[in-house]
Amino acid sequence: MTRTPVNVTVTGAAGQIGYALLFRIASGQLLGQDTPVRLKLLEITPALKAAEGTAMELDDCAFPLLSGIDISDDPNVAFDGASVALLVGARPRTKGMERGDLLEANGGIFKPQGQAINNHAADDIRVLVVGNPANTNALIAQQHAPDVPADRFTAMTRLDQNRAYSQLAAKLGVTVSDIRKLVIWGNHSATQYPSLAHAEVNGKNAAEAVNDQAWLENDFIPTVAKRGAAIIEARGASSAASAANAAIDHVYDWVNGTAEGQWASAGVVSDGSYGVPEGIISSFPVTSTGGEYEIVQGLDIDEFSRGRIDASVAELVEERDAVKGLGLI
Ligand SMILES: NC(=O)c1ccc[n+]([C@@H]2O[C@H](COP(=O)([O-])OP(=O)(O)OC[C@H]3O[C@@H](n4cnc5c(N)ncnc54)[C@H](O)[C@@H]3O)[C@@H](O)[C@H]2O)c1
Ligand SMILES: O=C(O)C[C@H](O)C(=O)O
Repeated sequence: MTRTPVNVTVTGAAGQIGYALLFRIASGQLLGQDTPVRLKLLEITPALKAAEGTAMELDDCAFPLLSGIDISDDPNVAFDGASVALLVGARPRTKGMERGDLLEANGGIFKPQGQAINNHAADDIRVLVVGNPANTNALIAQQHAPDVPADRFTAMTRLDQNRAYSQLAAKLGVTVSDIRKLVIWGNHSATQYPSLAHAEVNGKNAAEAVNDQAWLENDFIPTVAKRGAAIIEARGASSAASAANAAIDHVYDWVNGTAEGQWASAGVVSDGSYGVPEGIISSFPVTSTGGEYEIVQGLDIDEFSRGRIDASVAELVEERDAVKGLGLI
């Protein structure tokens, strides 16, 4: 192994997703078994000590691919030279907080992080935003990084996609590896649209294999879209290991390419495809080759899908207009 280590920045490193994510990155699961990594952890000042504790544990794993760990509370330091940035740290909604308050609080995090990425990251920087509201936080960061190509900013809907795979496999009594092209459209929120329209199960159309519109509308879609809330209800904390796993899947596919015949789901900057307004960060079916996610083109959108996509996109437009109104973009 002779390659120079790749700098990977993780924000919110002392949080629960951070704890589930860092060890997998350091073991080579993010970029591959021939790529050494240097971890750069960003935390708020009061959480630096906890981040140092996690770094001690990372040291104690003696991962051959981990070439070093830096810890900082300054985004300008943490994003310096970063080729991959996982923006996990965010301000959660607390009691009595309005939607506008949440967007404003997160603007205070993602605006300076976007600026720091713009000014300090490596030329090949790729950004995945996990912290909620992920699509709009990604938009805020992207808007403050004018020197970085817009398509390097993405938001995570891969967890929703993985959830959809699992639900469909259970319904049809197949394994997830029998399924392809099952994707998420729109926002990482309860309005998201997990679509069977183009999905295949053992080569056959998934919607036809299910042949149960009532299950699709009343069971499958709400179960996937509200799974995050169900996990919070059951665990008393939001999903962490599954979120970290999805972040690994998202970046691994982005860098190494999606498998032949598979589509991923990712929030990417819209180029106007499928009537999604240009510039907003919406989930689409995507494939990756040569380190670039591209929106799958030329799909027929049936009437049911059109309504669902439009509803979720309308929410994204509302969020964009709200952050614009707050002067965050
Ligand atoms: N997109 C998805 O599918 C998905 C799934 C699960 C969770 N999430 C979101 O991911 C985020 C993190 O979840 P978690 O469970 O790890 O939360 P957590 O509260 O356990 O950890 C968040 C960490 O972020 C840190 N932080 C806050 N502001 C920061 C800043 N400005 N810079 C750096 N670090 C900062 C906090 O100190 C904390 O350690 C939440 O917003 C959650 O809603 C998204
Ligand atoms: O943190 C949340 O609100 C839920 C999270 O986005 C999830 O999908 O698990």
